Amino acid sequence: MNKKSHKKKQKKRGKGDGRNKENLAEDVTVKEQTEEAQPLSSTRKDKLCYEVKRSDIMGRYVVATRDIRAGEVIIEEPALVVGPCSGCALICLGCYRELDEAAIVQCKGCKWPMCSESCPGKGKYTGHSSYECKTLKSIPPDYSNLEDLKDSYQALTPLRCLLLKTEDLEKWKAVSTMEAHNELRRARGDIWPMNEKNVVQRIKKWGLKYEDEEIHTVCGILEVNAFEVGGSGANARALYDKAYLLAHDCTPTTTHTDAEKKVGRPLTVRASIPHKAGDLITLCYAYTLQGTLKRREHIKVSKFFDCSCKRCADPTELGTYCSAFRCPKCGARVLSTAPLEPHAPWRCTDSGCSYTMPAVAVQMLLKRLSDEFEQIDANDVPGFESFLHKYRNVLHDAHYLCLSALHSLSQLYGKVTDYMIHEMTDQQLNRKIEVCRELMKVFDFIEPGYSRLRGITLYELHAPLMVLTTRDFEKKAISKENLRGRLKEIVSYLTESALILGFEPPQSSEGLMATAAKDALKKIKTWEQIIGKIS
Ligand SMILES: C[S@@+](CC[C@H](N)C(=O)[O-])C[C@H]1O[C@@H](n2cnc3c(N)ncnc32)[C@H](O)[C@@H]1O
Repeated sequence: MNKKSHKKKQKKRGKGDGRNKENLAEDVTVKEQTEEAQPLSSTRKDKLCYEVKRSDIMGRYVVATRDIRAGEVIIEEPALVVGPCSGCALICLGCYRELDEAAIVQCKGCKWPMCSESCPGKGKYTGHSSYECKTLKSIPPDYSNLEDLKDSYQALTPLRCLLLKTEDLEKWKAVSTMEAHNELRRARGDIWPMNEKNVVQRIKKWGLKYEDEEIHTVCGILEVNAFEVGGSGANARALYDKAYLLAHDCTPTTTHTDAEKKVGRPLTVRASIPHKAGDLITLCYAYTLQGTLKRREHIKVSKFFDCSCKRCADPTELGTYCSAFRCPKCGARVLSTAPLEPHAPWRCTDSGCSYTMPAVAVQMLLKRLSDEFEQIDANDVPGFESFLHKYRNVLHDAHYLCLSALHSLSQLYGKVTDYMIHEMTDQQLNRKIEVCRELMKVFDFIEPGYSRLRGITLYELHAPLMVLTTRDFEKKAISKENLRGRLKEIVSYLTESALILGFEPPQSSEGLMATAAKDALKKIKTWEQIIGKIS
């Protein structure tokens, strides 16, 4: 599943990007992985807090069997299979890091590309297993045609699934019970022929004895059920035995994280909000920071169903107005008249205004503005600000394109050249505060509770508040009472941020942010010597 889409759709950026996961360091608490095969779910023997149900519309889905606290682990399980994403760059078959085409190391066994002979993914089922190596030995890659070699990666993850048939029957059984939507995919006319060319024919050309239909089926299983895992520079896709059963909702009730460095590359699904017994447990297959039209289009194209969740069905998107335009006649909001019907017209919400927009005009406008937005360099602070200014009379303040600009700004202010936090003017610091607050207002509805987006934005919000407070204190421009009040507010943001981001792998960028938040909290404690107890 593109369940990581809330991380995926972000613009590529180097320094200071708090959003991409980088599980770079070894988790020392984990034993060295020696065996290739790992047992399925370690939580199987534990009493589960969920059960699997079935409906005609959603197929299997998961509900809580008891009350679940926010932050509680619902599922924790190792991967069944991990492999390259389709359309990836030339990457190491063991650890999924991008390779320098001029310095590829060849696996000693099969000659396929690796980062080094000592790649941590070598000999592991979550990387380049010995059975994959044995299979690929008779299919040496053609290094004189790197484009074709890259294309051949599309067949590798399906092949890893198929190899389970002979190498790990238990995992194969778990994979083969997943939904592939073959009929829907076959009828679509785009995906099927693409898989036929890039996967089925390639696996056949390699002389591997699998049926066409079963190869198509594993392609479908991966498209419908795989999670994007890993972080910047090491993205992969993976199937999990239980987590795939979670139904989609555009305001998810869980978050998940994968631990690249742990044995079996486990996925942890946590409740982001409290659940009552019987509540649906959901995750979002789309990018939450998109408007309804885009989310539904993505879900239809990649997951083969029409989302009709509460957020999608509500023209206001739960009061966030994430898709709203500004009326050119009166300045009020323009919303879809029927958001579950993509061809429905859009209309001004002011009862005295007759302005309407046909759906096709909305699509064209969105396309034009999205294209313009995509042209902005990922580190370009003035670029995002001027986009917001230019379209202030066209897009509602909380339109998803504005939110995307604000999201970038929330992370750029304080971290990039010309905007380093201690060099920022008071006005710029106040702008960062305003940006974070605008975002939080929306995140509280679309990703409520212990969500990564909220955790990161709370951390970003504390920084300018702290710098301004320190400046005011040094200028003696703040009373003790006021100082205590401001520090209390900062402590509350840091505490929540540390709690949320503390669920992430410690060496990921979010995990490091959690540590920084805890350190900042300790520092604030020292202010108590001056002003007495803060909270
Ligand atoms: C990853 S699978 C989830 C498990 C699946 N229900 C099953 O029985 O195998 C994703 C598929 O579940 C169904 N699904 C998930 N969430 C849904 C929702 N909110 N509305 C309708 N169908 C949904 C769709 O068929 C989708 O392609």
